[in-house]
Amino acid sequence: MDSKETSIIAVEETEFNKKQRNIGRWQKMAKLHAFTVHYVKKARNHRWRCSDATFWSVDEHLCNQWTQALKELLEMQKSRPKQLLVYINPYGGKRQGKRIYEQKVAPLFSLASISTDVVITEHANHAKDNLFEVNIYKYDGVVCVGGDGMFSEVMHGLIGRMQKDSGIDQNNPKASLVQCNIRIGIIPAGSTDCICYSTVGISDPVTSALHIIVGDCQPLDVSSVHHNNTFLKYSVSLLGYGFYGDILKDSEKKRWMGPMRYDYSGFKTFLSHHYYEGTIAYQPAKHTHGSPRDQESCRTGCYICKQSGKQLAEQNKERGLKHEEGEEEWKVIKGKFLAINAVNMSCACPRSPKGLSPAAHLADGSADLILVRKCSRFDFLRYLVRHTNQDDQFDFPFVDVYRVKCFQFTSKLSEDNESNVMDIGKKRFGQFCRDHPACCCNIVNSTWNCDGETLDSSAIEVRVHCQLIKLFARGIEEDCKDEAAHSQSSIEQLL
Ligand SMILES: CCCCCCCCCCCCC/C=C/[C@@H](O)[C@H](CO)NC(=O)CCCCCCCCCCCCCCC
Ligand SMILES: Nc1ncnc2c1ncn2[C@@H]1O[C@H](COP(=O)(O)OP(=O)(O)OP(=O)(O)O)[C@@H](O)[C@H]1O
Ligand SMILES: [Ca+2]
Repeated sequence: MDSKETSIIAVEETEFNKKQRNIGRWQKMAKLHAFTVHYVKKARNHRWRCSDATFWSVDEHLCNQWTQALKELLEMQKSRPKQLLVYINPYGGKRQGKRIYEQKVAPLFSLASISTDVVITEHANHAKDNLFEVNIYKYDGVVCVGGDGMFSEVMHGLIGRMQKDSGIDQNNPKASLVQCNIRIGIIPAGSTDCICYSTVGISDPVTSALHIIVGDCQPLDVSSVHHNNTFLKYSVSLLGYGFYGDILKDSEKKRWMGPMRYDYSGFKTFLSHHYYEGTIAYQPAKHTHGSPRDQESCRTGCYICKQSGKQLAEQNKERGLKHEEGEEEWKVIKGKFLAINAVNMSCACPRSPKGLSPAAHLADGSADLILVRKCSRFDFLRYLVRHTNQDDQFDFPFVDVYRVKCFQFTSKLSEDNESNVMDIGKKRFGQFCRDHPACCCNIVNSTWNCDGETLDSSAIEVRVHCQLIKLFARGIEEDCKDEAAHSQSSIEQLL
């Protein structure tokens, strides 16, 4: 933790209860005065808990001085939020969002004197639309209680609102988007909670609430997705075509199954073993020093992300003077793919603790483009198993990975249509295959899975916007060997 930072959550004057402590002789001598310090206690696996310590003294003045000094110290923490706008999806994940917020999060916010305006969503897009109407500038942050879909709504609302207020046209794929400085907090209550897990290291509502309270700030890259100069969506985690797109499309019909729907549809999609033909063109991310095959992962205070942040600040200063993007070379790859995955972050989640690209960075201005070519079911299973263990998932002859700043994809089907090869027979065959999903032919298009939502177009243009948004998080902290000792920390270590 930064030396200037304190992990105190709140300080309260306490009614000293003699029965609470064995204070021996003291109780006979004088009336006791006390105050309680509530603080963050770090536990195993990146979990944070709220703990407290009560201090007492016979000297009332000394006691007041301490309370006052600690309160002043807290007031000085300018990065801490005072007013939050909270959106709760009551139907996300296991439908526990409202209960989780009321029982685990609201009491902590109130202890930390954070005032909140809470909206319980009534329909999809409620949060997103609402963010275009409310005075967002009076809040220090927006909190979403739900899963990745709910986060996506809040992100679209905030980014969209910022562009609208600044007169930026989101339909222009080349537009320099305006950064959003209102931080987003995620209280995980969804099915995958990949964004929370990949930025905090655990999917745990109390831990996330404490990161919000201490005012953490983690910038995050966002990819814009366009089709024919029309804005489709933003993505921060997985933009997946083929395997993950097909899983999502099938799982949408099984929402009633809750988080289990992904395992059911995953198994079904694995058996169907569809591959898709298409062309990918990408521009390598030359500005960043990292590589997707690095052994080191992005962690709190990441040097590579900091460097990208500095470059971005420089670019913003020189904005309008030059536009280098068009000058750089494009690489083109044609092929038959079981999966095309573009990830802006590792995509670690409880199902895949290292994620789809373990060395991807949260804020380096690049995405990792993973191409899984047509291979046998057995080989694809070996690849999937490596999502879940320590082995290198890119060490297969049928898997390629590139660090990119933008890419385009066109499916064979749309290429053929665009080049006016209007083979009616092929199109009919395509329809036939849609009706018979067990068929393995390569003529049907897949669907893009954009952070858990389907896109309508298969031909897309994607561009990474470095550090476009900020989260109440600090990235995953390095494993600390003496975490147990750390959690026993005394009050001196807190200050
Ligand atoms: C043999 C075991 C293989 C296990 C492989 C587990 C891979 C899990 C990888 C998860 C990656 C998540 C990326 C994040 C995506 C989110 O933006 C998005 C919105 O929440 N979630 C999904 O699209 C939801 C995606 C959910 C994907 C679940 C995939 C389950 C695959 C099961 C395959 C079974 C094969 C068994 C053969 C015997
Ligand atoms: N009141 C509501 N009724 C119906 N749908 C809603 C409501 N509020 C939000 N939604 C939508 O529900 C979708 C899914 O929500 P959420 O992400 O919270 O849960 P999930 O899908 O179970 O989790 P994950 O996205 O992690 O897989 C979101 O895309 C959001 O637009
Ligand atoms: Ca990135």
